[in-house]
Amino acid sequence: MDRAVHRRRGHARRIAVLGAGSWGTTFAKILADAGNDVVIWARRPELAREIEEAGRNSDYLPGVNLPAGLHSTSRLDRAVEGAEQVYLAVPSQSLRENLLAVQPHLGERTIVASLMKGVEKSSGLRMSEVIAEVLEIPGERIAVVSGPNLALEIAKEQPTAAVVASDSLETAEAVARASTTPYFRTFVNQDVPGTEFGGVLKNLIAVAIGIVDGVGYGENTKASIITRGLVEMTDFAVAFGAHPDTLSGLAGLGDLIATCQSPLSRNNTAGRLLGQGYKLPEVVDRMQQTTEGLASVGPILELAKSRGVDMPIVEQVRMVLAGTMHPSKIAPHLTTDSDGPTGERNTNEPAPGGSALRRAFQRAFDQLRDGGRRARGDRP
Ligand SMILES: NC(=O)C1=CN([C@@H]2O[C@H](COP(=O)(O)OP(=O)(O)OC[C@H]3O[C@@H](n4cnc5c(N)ncnc54)[C@H](O)[C@@H]3O)[C@@H](O)[C@H]2O)C=CC1
Ligand SMILES: O=C(CO)COP(=O)(O)O
Repeated sequence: MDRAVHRRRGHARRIAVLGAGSWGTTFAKILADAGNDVVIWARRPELAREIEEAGRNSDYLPGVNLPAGLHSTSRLDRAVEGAEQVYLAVPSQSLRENLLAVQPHLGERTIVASLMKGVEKSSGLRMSEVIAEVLEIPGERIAVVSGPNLALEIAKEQPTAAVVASDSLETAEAVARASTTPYFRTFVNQDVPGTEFGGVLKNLIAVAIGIVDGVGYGENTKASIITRGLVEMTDFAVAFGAHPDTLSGLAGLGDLIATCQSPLSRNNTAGRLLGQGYKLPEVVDRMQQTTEGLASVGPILELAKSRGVDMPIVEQVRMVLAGTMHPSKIAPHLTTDSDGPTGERNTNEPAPGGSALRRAFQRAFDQLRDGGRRARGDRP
């Protein structure tokens, strides 16, 4: 059963965070504020020095003072060796190369947690799947963290919540205990695909919302895309084994709202530039930070096709990115042609077509009916 996990005092864990961008640094602050002994690895020595000596990361978190218990190094071995838990916050497409460097230094029982919201372009694998494949560790040692977590807001200690998912409830709880502070509350579940895909898919809908904003359409257009986007997200994730509740929780709807509404979101910002008429290479040039949605569109549509899931919004985002559709045409939820999306239906009803999808829904409903220990979204 899902439940909130509260901070355990008195035992300082050695924790490593890899990636000193906006989210890695913010999460390292959460972990240090929760009483852990935290070392953050920065690729650039000058950034490691700034964090270590000035207690700042001025490029990514301007105006934020980092806690005294947070240390930094550009030596990966020093960060990882002896750590009970290792958190990864590098761009998704660089995860594999970073894991190969981490592997020789990892302890035999170390928990590895992903903070990332992307899929690997070359393989279509989720981050937890890449971790399992490269490090050759069981799912019981892997956790994923996701939710409405715009880094800069959290770095300023504005309260929010997140979901920690793992195949092992014990592992999810260990990560949740380590990362709970008065401003960051963590919930646990065992729905790893649902929690990860929620974070990946909301980025794509946020790009669509950015496009709508850039074009100058208003709130009705955005509300209908967000609502239909949640249906797409749920259809897709359930087809890959997720529990539908997860998508209506913090890692789905919660993150969708935060990312679609906030100018802090890089995915939203990239979409807005596309809507204003910038071409993809110009948008990529202008984005100073990781914009996962741009890399996820292709692999997500491939995966959707493999399970017969319709994703009209994501498909139109792909067309805008490719320059084959004018941004002002983005209203996929209104499409009426026979190959396009169908009319309104409840999020929890089976999607049209695709017997695999129908079977996945049936499984989810059976689980709900049968009870027993299972992932049930992120309710306390
Ligand atoms: N920023 C946010 O609000 C949140 C971000 N995330 C996720 O966290 C992950 C990291 O994103 P951010 O920290 O926001 O990105 P960022 O762009 O702020 O930072 C990325 C960091 O990775 C480093 N980096 C770039 N290429 C690298 C490579 N090949 N190897 C190692 N390090 C490399 C950069 O120098 C930078 O320090 C993404 O998957 C993102 O979706 C998740 C929740 C919130
Ligand atoms: O994941 C995030 C908020 O939960 C951050 O979104 P962006 O990557 O679009 O900035």
